[in-house]
Amino acid sequence: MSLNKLFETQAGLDNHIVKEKGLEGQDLLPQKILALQVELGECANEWRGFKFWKVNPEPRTKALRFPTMSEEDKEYYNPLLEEYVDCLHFILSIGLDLELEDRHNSLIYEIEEEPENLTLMFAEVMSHTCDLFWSCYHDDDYEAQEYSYKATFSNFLKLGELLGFTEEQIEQAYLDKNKINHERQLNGY
Ligand SMILES: O=c1ccn([C@H]2C[C@H](O)[C@@H](COP(=O)(O)O)O2)c(=O)[nH]1
Repeated sequence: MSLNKLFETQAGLDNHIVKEKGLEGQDLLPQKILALQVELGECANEWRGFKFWKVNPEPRTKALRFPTMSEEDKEYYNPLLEEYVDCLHFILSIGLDLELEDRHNSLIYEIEEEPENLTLMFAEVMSHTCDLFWSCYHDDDYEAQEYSYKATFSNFLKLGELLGFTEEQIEQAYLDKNKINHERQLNGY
């Protein structure tokens, strides 16, 4: 996965959004960290595996993009993968705001001890996003911010692997959703 290319693509979208919404010069980091936590929740909700109260909580990996009457107009997408790449958008966007994009060669580390199951993996990523928020808004500690960011990103990529996604699938789904996000801005989203 080329992080360099992903950061560049993300910067294009972020700049588009800031310009379109007139947000130049504003600190959007707290909104982006909260947005990442919300998207992680949405991703877990599509995975469904933590829903022990249901009979068969299978991941939602195929759904219709738009309601349509005719068979040939039907467009399917993978809701789990789409929520996963929504998270990736915000992770990249946060990295740009923290000016960590130039360190793309050292941002990701190998997760040696992987959690026992996907519930713990989701919780692990979520917990690093809480540390990230804390280091940005309470400690104001740049080293801790960088550490929490790397931990969030590295564990998030491990989560993608455990969900069964290949790097190619993730990159392609990211680029597809990025394009949709640009179109949404042009169409007054
Ligand atoms: O500064 C921003 C704000 C939003 N998004 C993207 C991330 C998600 O893919 C999408 C938000 O999706 P909704 O929650 O609106 O569906 O917008 C960015 O990339 N950068």
